[in-house]
Amino acid sequence: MPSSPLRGTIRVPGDKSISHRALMLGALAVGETRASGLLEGEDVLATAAAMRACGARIEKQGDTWSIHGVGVGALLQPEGALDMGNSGTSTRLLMGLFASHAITAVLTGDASLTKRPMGRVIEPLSQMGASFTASPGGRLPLTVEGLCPAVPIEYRLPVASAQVKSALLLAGLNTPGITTVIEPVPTRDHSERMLRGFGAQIDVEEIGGERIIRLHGEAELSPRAIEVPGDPSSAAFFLVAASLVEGSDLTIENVGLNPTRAGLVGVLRQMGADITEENPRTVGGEPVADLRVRHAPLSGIDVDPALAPSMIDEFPILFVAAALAEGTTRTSGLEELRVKESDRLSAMAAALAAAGARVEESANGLVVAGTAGEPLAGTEPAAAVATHLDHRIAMSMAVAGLASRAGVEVDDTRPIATSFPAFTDLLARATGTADAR
Ligand SMILES: O=C(O)C1=C[C@@H](OP(=O)(O)O)[C@@H](O)[C@H](O)C1
Ligand SMILES: C=C(OP(=O)(O)O)C(=O)O
Repeated sequence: MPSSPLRGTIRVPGDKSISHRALMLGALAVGETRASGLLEGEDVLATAAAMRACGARIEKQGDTWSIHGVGVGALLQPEGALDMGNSGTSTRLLMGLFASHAITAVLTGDASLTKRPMGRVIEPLSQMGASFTASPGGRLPLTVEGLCPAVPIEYRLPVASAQVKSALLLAGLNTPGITTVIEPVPTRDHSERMLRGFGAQIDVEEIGGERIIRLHGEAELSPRAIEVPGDPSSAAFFLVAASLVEGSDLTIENVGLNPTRAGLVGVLRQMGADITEENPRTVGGEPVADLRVRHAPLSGIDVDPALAPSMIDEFPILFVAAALAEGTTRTSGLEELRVKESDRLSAMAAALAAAGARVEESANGLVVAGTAGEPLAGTEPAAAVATHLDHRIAMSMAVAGLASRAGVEVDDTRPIATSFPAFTDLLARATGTADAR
């Protein structure tokens, strides 16, 4: 039966993208960086383990993480293979970091990560002088042999990817001269903000919608205190859940609202969602607010493909919102979703169809015909949804289950711990079912 309303005030854990970057830049600054609000999900812990293997001292002290860095250029040769688990961000950013250091590293990962394309970073990092031996198709496991000094390049991103951009900027830190990345379409800019915060010289010029990012190499980074804001990609599940379930009135505190990340909030509002921003402020160099979301009927829309980079990880949960909206939601320009932890277009099309939604999959998007608020009517008992080692599919379908007659059964909830270990508990708390479990 459909869920009880989501009410009260919650906090989601720290931003995953910012947490990875805090550990990496902290490990490159000489002295102690202290980070609070760091996400303690498996992906971020994989980054922490890799930085420790390269000589950084990283430990948790109470609620704060202490990172003693080794300095740009001074990463140590890691012993043994580095297991990146499920984390594309750890893998691609570290490939960049290693590319300009005099070290050789072996990177591996789980059954999802070893299917994901690494050619997009291998190609430009090879231009900088690094050597790679990858598995067929440019995949993990792979070996990266850095070159020091590396060669600075100017590179125009062929795909809108913050991971590729960040890999190049991190490689540029230990490279003489200026490394230039041209972004035809802006992507999340946490790396640029944090590099500046650590004292790197980085200039960003905007010309005709393109961003030209220039990083001055052989940088010296100064340690600093970092407060990691709440992850908008985690808040997304609660924004949609509270929008869908009648009677909901939920406040999510301390949510990062960097414009390069906050696309979903605007799209949900366009669909009719009732989301207000309270107490806007800056946390750790990033815009943050408390979001109050109340149930509201949603209408289907055509989602502007230009918004895709600003909500790239939020499409699985947007598809759930669309499945319960009145009318049709059309999305396009989403081919990148096919190379995430799973093929998120086909995984969500299959999962929503199994839950009773009407979905059509195209080459680069989904078209979802909504129920106008009527709970999804899948088969009983609920068919188990295949999550393909993808945390966002698991959490999105858990939310779909709140608005479903038969409920939704997720085949594997373990991947949720990669980005949001407290998800199930928080959802139970918000719906008032915590004690009944
Ligand atoms: O830079 C980052 O922290 C991320 C960039 C995005 O990936 P792409 O760069 O592949 O788009 C996003 O999907 C991922 O969850 C985190
Ligand atoms: C795509 C994601 O992460 P990553 O690329 O780091 O695995 C995600 O968290 O949705």
